[in-house]
Amino acid sequence: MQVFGPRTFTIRVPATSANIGPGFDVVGLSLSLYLTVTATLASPTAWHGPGASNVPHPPPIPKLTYTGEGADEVPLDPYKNLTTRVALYVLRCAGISAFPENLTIHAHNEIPFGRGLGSSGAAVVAGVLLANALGSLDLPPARMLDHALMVERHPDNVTAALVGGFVGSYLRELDPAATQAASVPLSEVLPEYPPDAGPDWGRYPPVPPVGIGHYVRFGWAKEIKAVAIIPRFELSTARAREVLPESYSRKDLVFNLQRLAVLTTALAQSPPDPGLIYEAMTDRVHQPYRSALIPGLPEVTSTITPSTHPGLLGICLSGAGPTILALAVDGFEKIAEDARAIFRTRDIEVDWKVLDIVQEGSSTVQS
Ligand SMILES: Nc1ncnc2c1ncn2[C@@H]1O[C@H](COP(=O)(O)OP(=O)(O)O)[C@@H](O)[C@H]1O
Ligand SMILES: N[C@@H](CCOP(=O)(O)O)C(=O)O
Repeated sequence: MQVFGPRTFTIRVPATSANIGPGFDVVGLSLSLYLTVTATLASPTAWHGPGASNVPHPPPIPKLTYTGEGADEVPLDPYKNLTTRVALYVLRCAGISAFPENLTIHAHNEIPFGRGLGSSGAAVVAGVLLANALGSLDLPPARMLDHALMVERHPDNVTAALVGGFVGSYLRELDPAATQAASVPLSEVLPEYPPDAGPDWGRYPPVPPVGIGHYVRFGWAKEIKAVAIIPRFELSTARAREVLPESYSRKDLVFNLQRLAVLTTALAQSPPDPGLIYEAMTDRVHQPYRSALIPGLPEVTSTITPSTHPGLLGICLSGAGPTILALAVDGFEKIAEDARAIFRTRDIEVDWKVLDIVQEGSSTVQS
């Protein structure tokens, strides 16, 4: 057991918009809405680090409070809350069996739940950073990504949330043993530990294989902003993935690949060319299948165009939806209000925000 003085860690993770049209499960963009997690260790705090044999029973339970988006539905039990469950997973991968004593955690969240703005990815990344800070693990970003990918298994949101900016990523083909290790059920990665668990808390969770995810940051023309048009209903990513087919025609795959190849460079060019970008943000892999879950989606993306809305560059579903992402250099209010009018014809109310693309990614500050 080690004993430390009082410390506070402030962790800030941005929202993300994944896919940007054709880049399903590949590209992500980090946006200026944040999940902020403040963890305070009172003095003195006992730390049951690797090899500790004196973890008290029941193990220490942090006090968790939460404000902002999702406050009325998020669990405050640290063994159920996504951020703290992920933190405990990462700590246990490092051989640290329990949270330290005298730990209080407050989360303030600006990212609406289940809207396609990466709230779950942000919660997962916050959990990884929390463990990294609490356990002084000193994990490099690539290893943090490995841990995040054991929980959120598509890399687009978590990579953009972690490193910031406009990012493309892939999951490496792992050898058979590593593939098996990386595909264990989520319930083994994030078991809901009972507070009265026994001395060794059962089996330790599977440690992520090294090098699951790889990424590259693309350029971004800084005059481009994101208009997020956010319907007032939730659509879980899991539900929006269930409606996708298992296989695609060559024609549809080529359609998306052509557009994605152009898009990743076109969004870095200044001034950006709407003639190139609008078409490059169209998709045949996920949006057509999701439109049944998001009434008004095809109408919004096909009637709001650069010629009807000067300043618009392109428009697509944000992540798994239901938020619509419009990339634009001007005319933000007209784009958003016209989308609102279309959604209203379907009895759907929306909120909208003009967001910046943030290049910094996630951060941890100690005080
Ligand atoms: N800050 C958070 N703390 C705890 N759990 C969260 C947080 N943000 C999101 N979640 C969990 O993730 C769920 C939403 O994830 P998901 O369906 O992937 O939608 P999205 O990531 O598009 O917002 C929420 O219902 C909640 O269970
Ligand atoms: N590529 C994923 C992205 C999900 O993003 P989210 O913000 O909706 O969680 C998908 O399209 O399913």
